[in-house]
Amino acid sequence: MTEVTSDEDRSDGAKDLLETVRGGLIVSCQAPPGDPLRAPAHIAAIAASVVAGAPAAGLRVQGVDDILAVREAVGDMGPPPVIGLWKDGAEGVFITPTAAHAVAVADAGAEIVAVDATARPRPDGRPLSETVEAVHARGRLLMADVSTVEEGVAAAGLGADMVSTTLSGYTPYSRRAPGPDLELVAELAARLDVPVFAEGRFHTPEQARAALDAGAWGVVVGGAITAPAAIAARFAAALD
Ligand SMILES: CC(=O)N[C@H](C=O)[C@@H](O)[C@H](O)[C@H](O)COP(=O)(O)O
Repeated sequence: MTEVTSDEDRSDGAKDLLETVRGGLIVSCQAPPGDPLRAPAHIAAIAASVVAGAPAAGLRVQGVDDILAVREAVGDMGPPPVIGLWKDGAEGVFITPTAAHAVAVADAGAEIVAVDATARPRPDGRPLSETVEAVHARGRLLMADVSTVEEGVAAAGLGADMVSTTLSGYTPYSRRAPGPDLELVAELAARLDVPVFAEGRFHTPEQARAALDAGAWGVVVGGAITAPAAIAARFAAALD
C-alpha cells in the first residue's frame, strides 16, 4: 500500500478510526528477542486468539513481517485496527526510529504508526516532524510514544494524532514504578486535545478501567495478556 492521501481524507478516516478504538482495549502482540514465540506465525496466532476473545480490541504489532502475518490471520475477523511499529535496536530511540521505518510500517498495512516521540536524539539526527509528515503522506495516523507530559505536548504540537504513555519508566528521566503511570495519563488527558492512550505495565482489568477514568481514550495492554514468560515469572516470584 503506497497511497498518498489529502489532509481532508485523512481527517475523515482518522475520526472514524479513532471512534472505533474509543474507550476500548488494544492488545500488544509482541515477543522479545529470544522468546520461542518470536515468529510471525506465532504472533499471528496470538493475535487471532486475542480477537476471538475480545472482538472489539485493536492490536499493536511490531515488525513488518508480524504486521503482514497478523493482517492475514485476522483479516476476516473485523478486521481490527492495527497499530504498527518497528523496533530497531535496543538502546535510546528504537521504536520506529526514522521516517523510513515509519513508511515501511505504514506500507505493511498498519492504520496507525507508533513512533518514539521522546526528547532523546534520534539515530539519524532527523527531526520527528519528518516522520510525522511521512506517515501523514501515506494516509496513516501517528501515535507518539512518550515518557513525560512535556514530550506529549511537543508531539501533539508537531501534528501527532494521538499520544501514548508507552515510554514512561523507560527513559532515564521519567517516573519509574512497577505499575502503570496513571498520573501521566491524567496529566496528558488534561493538557491535550488529541486522544491519549494509556500504555505500559497494565497488569489487571481494574488498572485498565482506572486509565479510562483518568481520561484515557483507550488502553494498550501487552505482557499481561500476550507474554506467557512474563506472566509465569510473576506467578513464580509470588510463590517464592
Ligand atoms: C517500552 C516498550 O518497548 N514497549 C513496547 C512497545 O511497543 C512493548 O514491548 C510493550 O509490550 C507495550 O508497550 C505494552 O506494554 P506492557 O507489555 O507493559 O503492557
